[in-house]
Amino acid sequence: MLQVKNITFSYKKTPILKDLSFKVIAGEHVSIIGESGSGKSTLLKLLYGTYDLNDGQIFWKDEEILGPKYNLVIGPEYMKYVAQEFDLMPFITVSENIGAFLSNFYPKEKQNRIDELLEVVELKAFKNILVKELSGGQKQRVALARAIAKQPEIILLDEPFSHIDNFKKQSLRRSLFKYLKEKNIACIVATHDKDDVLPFSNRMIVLHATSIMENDTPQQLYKTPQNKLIASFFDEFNIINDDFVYAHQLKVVDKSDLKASVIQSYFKGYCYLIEANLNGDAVFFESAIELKQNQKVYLSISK
Ligand SMILES: Nc1ncnc2c1ncn2[C@@H]1O[C@H](COP(=O)(O)OP(=O)(O)OP(=O)(O)O)[C@@H](O)[C@H]1O
Repeated sequence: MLQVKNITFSYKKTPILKDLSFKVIAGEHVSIIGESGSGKSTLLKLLYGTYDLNDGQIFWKDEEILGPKYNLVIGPEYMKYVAQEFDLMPFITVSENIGAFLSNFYPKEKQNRIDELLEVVELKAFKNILVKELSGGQKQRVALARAIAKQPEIILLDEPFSHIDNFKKQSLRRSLFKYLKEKNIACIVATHDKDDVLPFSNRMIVLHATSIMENDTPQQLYKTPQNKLIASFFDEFNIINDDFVYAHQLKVVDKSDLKASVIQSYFKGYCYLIEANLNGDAVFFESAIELKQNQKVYLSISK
């Protein structure tokens, strides 16, 4: 189990994180979310022992994770960290990069392991290509494969799919997160993307103003968001009668007390997102058909 106990950290004089505490059990998938600059990457770096804490302690099982003041080499053996700027060896192949830290003692097993990892990150076709010839997204996939090569007990991922195109992203997420669950590898993922969180995470930690604003299941936070920051992470939303109502929970009906005037329709593929004026405030709802500007509609909340 990872135990974060009352940690505080500042870069020079600016406090970034104050008195944070949480736990992550073996095999658990935890997402860290928060606005840009809220300290998600800093938190992952602290968990990896990149910096010395101002206060508090971090443990994996019984072992304390200490910063550079106490360690020549940053990062414990059982933990892997994939940074936003992944750090690969450009002049050797994809396979060689992935195998770089695997033992050469059993060459056949090593090759099988590399093949298994190439499968997880869907890079089989690129195994013999030099890393310097890869795109940003392909490099990110090599970095992910390399991080799980030696099967860590816990992995820290900083926006792991940020360079990967939408064609590949969906299947890669499923493949990687399924692999981590099967091997009981705990993972902590800093992300801006709800699709990294909702289908996979056991828990979500929301960072705001140097503190943990929420630490709960994605289901609970999605169903009953307590504030705009959390609601907006999941979807377009409205506040109606002091309640958070997602755009898809607001429907056009024949008659109701909520009469709105359409401002604009945005095509979203499976529906249109409609922006409208409701008693002087902008509201958003979904409609199967495009609606015309100034068209009057009645809305009803269906949760
Ligand atoms: N090496 C550093 N030295 C000084 N300040 C830093 C350093 N790295 C980050 N910061 C500052 O710390 C704050 C938190 O940065 P961090 O990168 O942890 O945020 P984040 O939540 O990961 O942001 P993003 O979502 O944009 O990646 C920011 O205000 C940033 O400017």
